[in-house]
Amino acid sequence: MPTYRIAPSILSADFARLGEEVRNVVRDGADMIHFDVMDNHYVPNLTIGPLVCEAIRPHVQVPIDVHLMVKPVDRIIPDFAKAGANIITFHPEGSEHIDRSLQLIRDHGCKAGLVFNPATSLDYLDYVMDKIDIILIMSVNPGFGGQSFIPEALKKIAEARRRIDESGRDIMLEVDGGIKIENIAAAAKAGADTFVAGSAIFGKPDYKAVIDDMRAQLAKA
Ligand SMILES: O=C(CO)[C@@H](O)[C@H](O)COP(=O)(O)O
Ligand SMILES: [Fe+2]
Repeated sequence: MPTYRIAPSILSADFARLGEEVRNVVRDGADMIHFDVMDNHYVPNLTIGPLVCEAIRPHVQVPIDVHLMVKPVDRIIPDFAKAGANIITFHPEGSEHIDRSLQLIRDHGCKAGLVFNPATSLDYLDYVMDKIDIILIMSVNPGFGGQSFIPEALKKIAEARRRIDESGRDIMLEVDGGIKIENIAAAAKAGADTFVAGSAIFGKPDYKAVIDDMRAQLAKA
């Protein structure tokens, strides 16, 4: 069985109690914290920045996975690295120079990755596979938590898995958007190994029960 990781998106957490929320979800089995950054420009919503990343950093030992939905991306990358991010991903549409942005993330000591919207081609990977540590496939259009999983994402996950296998490199394959207990196994079968889930986890009172059920589904996938 591959190493599967569950990455709760704090977008659906109670922001008034964020420290407690991240501590609780890690205690209840989260492998990473997924941190959604939206700028009301690249996406029509506005969320959290480096200050909040820095504030939660001392509360958890697991990696903080920063998903940048901002344009342009380069200015803010060093700030997130200094704030304690471990992984930084961005959308190719948010950078004028994708190769440079990936290198900038790595130069700041973080793992780097590209994020693909439902209608964005994986061809952006063609000449940068050696600079990629993680590929994130969006299974919703970015901007909001609580949307429904777009089934066509499964084909794209499978195509990303094929590219990763062909590269021979150890690259994480993450899926983000509408992941629930009911569809996590399908995403794993398609080739994903890292699963973002916001509303499915933070929308229920018992985080451990949801994460345990997700792991049980993954064990059967
Ligand atoms: O990046 C995004 C949305 O743009 C996600 O990380 C969502 O926040 C995931 O939330 P759910 O779909 O799991 O509720
Ligand atoms: Fe996200």
